[in-house]
Amino acid sequence: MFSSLLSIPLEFRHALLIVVGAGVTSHCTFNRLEPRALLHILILLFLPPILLSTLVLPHMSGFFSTAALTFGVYLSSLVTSIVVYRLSPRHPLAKYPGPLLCKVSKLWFTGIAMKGKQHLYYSELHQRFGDVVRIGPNELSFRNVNAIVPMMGSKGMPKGPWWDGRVPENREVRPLLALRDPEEHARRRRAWNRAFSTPALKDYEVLISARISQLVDILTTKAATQNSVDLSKWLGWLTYDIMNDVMFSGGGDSMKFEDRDDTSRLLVNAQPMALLMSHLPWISDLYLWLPGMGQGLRAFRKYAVQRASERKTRGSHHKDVFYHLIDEAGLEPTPPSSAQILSDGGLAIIAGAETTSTTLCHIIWFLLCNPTAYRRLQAEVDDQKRNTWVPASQARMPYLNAVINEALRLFPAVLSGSQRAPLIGSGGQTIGSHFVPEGTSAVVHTFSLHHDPRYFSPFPDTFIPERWLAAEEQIALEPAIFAENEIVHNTAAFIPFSVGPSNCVGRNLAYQEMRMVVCTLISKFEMRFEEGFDVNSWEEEMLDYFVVQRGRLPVVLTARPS
Ligand code: HEM
Repeated sequence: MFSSLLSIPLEFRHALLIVVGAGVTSHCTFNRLEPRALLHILILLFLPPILLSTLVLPHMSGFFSTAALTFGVYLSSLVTSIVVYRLSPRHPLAKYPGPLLCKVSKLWFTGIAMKGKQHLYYSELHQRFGDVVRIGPNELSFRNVNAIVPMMGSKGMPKGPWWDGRVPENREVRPLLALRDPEEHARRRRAWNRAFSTPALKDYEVLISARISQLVDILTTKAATQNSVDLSKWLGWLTYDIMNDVMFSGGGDSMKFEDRDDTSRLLVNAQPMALLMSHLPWISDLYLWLPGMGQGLRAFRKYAVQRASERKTRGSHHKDVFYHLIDEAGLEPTPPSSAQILSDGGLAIIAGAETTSTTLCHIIWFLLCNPTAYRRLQAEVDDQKRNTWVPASQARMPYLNAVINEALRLFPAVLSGSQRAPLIGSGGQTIGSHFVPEGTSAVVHTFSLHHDPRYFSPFPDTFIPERWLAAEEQIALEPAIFAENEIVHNTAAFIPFSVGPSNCVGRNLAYQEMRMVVCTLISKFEMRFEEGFDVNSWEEEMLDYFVVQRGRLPVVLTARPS
């Protein structure tokens, strides 16, 4: 058609050359316009070869073979052009080291991430390539304390494209965590800050206490009748119930009915899909188009929105987080939309419950692997017993806080950090001596930073709660470690709750909850691993899908005399 239109009978090789040129041109278009919508990508992929096949058709015998040849030539030249550009010195991230396959395509890193061990891969890459590694064609990972503030501080970068993929249903009205526009984020964050202010936290204390008492009653019965209990399950259900109470004034009773709603399974099944769409945002369009895809994620999102809708209809007698989010006090100039409230309601369950229960499990696991630390903590708890149930006094228990921080250091609940990207229109952002150009993204890799001997020494990979104590205490308790080694303890490199305007708004609630739970369990029970439990399985089964997935934690509980 083209040739007849132009009335120029093209030679076969010239027709193919035009197809090759179209492939290269398409790459330039991809590069310039950066289409993320799947529809646009599909148009760029399929429309040019379909049109150009008319140039090739006069030289071939059948339509299908012509289409296949044209598409093959077009795609090969497009892919070759992309690969050559991504590996060329002209690429904006050319000077950064990294594995060849990471530079060529994000598919390589995503493939590794889907096995649940991305935190170890990041770590391995930093060991091989240094503090700044190119982990994708347009993505960098940093392992340096000096990158934290420039990247995540008040003058840092907003959230990156990872968050476009993670919340496909909520692209228009995103949950707070996924907001990429800093102004909108700051506006929406105000209600969250009020919900986690000191007076608000005081209101939640009684709700947390009631749930912990319920757990103790259940565990006391179980301890008398069962050999062991899986604390991984029970702590998960506990934090769900607490989060439902704090967030929605009830509505969850996972402990009572041993997870009748199957919420934990919903969440577990949802995570790989959410991670896949985060790394490859264009897949989220497929997810929207194909109702059969990502069933686990859909079911969990439905559950979370249901919880928020129920609370909206039911109302509440006390000030829960929802009270602040729907602005019942009327403090905001414009009331929040329903979509915004439902979207944020769902976020809290994931952000607040799983992170806290995973950290609680890590704490128990570390304590049971380290009997000396267990005994020291138990002594401190027993000593404080008359104040133990007062969160304000728990905040001043040095060994308790040291244990919690050391667990958060070694296994931060968000192992691989939260992606950032330069503000659109800014041109890019300088991170120390490095420049992150617009169109690329970056992350500070929390797990690598927390295990870096430049920031935590000696023995950065070992559980040593004493590193968080005062110097004289350290030497008194562990002279062999602290009197004979050079001590490095750089708390600026400790970022389990992230840093800056988008840091974890629930940080103080999480600490409060963890202190209360750990004090109670240590005070009420003697704990040991179930006979035959392979302690290494805990770490092996820990999977980094952004929200950590964890295995069993079978513990034998014996009630302590009160
Ligand atoms: C041990 C427990 C917890 C850990 C380690 C943790 C960690 C984090 C991290 C790393 C972020 C990402 C911040 C960023 O993008 O830079 C975050 C965000 C967030 N967390 Fe937590 N979190 C915990 C508990 C909680 C709790 C109990 C809540 C209560 C609802 C909560 C609510 C949130 C919210 C709403 C955000 C989004 C903040 C924003 O974008 O402004 N988190 N958390």
